[in-house]
Amino acid sequence: MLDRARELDGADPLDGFRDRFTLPDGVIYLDGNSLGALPKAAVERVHQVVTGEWGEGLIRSWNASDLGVGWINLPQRIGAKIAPMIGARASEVIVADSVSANLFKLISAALTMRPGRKVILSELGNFPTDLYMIQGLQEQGLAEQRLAAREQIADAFDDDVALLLLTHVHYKSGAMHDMAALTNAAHEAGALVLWDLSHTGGAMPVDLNAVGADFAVGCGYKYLCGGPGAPAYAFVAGRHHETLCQPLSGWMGHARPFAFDDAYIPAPGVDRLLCGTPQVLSMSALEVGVDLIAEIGVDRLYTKSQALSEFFLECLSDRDIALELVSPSDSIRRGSQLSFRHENAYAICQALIARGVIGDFRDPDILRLGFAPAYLRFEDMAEAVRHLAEVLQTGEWQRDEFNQRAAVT
Ligand SMILES: Cc1ncc(COP(=O)(O)O)c(C=O)c1O
Ligand SMILES: Nc1c(O)cccc1C(=O)C[C@H](N)C(=O)O
Repeated sequence: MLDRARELDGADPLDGFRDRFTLPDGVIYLDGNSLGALPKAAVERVHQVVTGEWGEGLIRSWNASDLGVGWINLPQRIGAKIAPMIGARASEVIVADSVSANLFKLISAALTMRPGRKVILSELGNFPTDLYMIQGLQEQGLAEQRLAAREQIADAFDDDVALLLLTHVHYKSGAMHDMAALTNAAHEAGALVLWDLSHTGGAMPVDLNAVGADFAVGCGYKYLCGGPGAPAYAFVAGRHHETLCQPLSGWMGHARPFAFDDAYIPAPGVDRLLCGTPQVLSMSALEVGVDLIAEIGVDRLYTKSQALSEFFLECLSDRDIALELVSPSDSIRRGSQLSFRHENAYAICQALIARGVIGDFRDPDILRLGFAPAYLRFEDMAEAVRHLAEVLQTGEWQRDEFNQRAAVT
């Protein structure tokens, strides 16, 4: 399979982009769905922002000058670059805060737009923060959580549902929802829809406006390669801009922050999702990742991602490794990852990491391998499967050191 892999890499139009990332020697990185790799240009950019724009420019760097393009518009500028990747207009996307904080703002906004309805419908086993944000609002008496199994979501609507909140690509299984069908089902029931695109944005295209989505949020530090703790993005469909009302009404979301008025007047459109001062250093790194992913193009990335995961499965069957695949076997129904169930998934994952194959473990028994297509090669697939075969066949994973749980998995 290694020869075939090398042939595929030779014919891959995206092969050259791998060099634009820093990847340690001897590492096969299958965790770009948790923390994306470092774009080399981010090192230079962050250095320039720290030493030039901050060190020399000091507070002057908020405005555009000969030192740089100005920090104050980073949230809108990066949002506009993310917009085409998710089928949004530039004016509909803003970069701010974390996914969690943006969920809070948009769930709250949805509740105000559906007076008399309090139910937020979501999926059993959705990413915890999505559920916890609903539960926080429930504790305050503002919302009521309703969870349905994946297959039952479309039947779980009634006149009480204000919002459907789903993660498009499930973080654990990689299963992808039918965004158009579920958006439609929500609208027919008089509810709004909020999509969490954390495992989608930068790996595959979606068309939020074509399906009529109301809101979306997504992660900056996964496939967009924005760096650890990179700010998140939020989308609000243009038709809701006038009525959008969110409770984190900080001064940066004011129509005129530097008028220092006593009264809060929301900024037009998505700008009112801003709360406090933008995280300039993090946003500067994120912009480099977003520029690089935009240059490669999400359509090409998605094509490659499907080819990588299909090839990985072929390599597994070539070595007669029978692992239980929990991701959909049809690549059009999954995101850019493959997840396998094994009762010793934690130890197997640790044994792989010790060999330089970095994937991750998701409680209680999932080995999750992410295929960030911008910097992975077919050769990495063949080699990762070779290591996996050796770990399983030699029983290497049974060593004590691979069975001690770390705090962050
Ligand atoms: C689906 C999903 N939503 C939200 C988050 C968390 O976002 P944040 O840490 O930006 O709040 C993650 C990962 O951390 C995730 O996988
Ligand atoms: N955000 C993370 C972190 O701060 C530490 C470790 C992992 C993460 C993650 O992003 C987890 C990720 N959302 C997941 O899909 O599992």
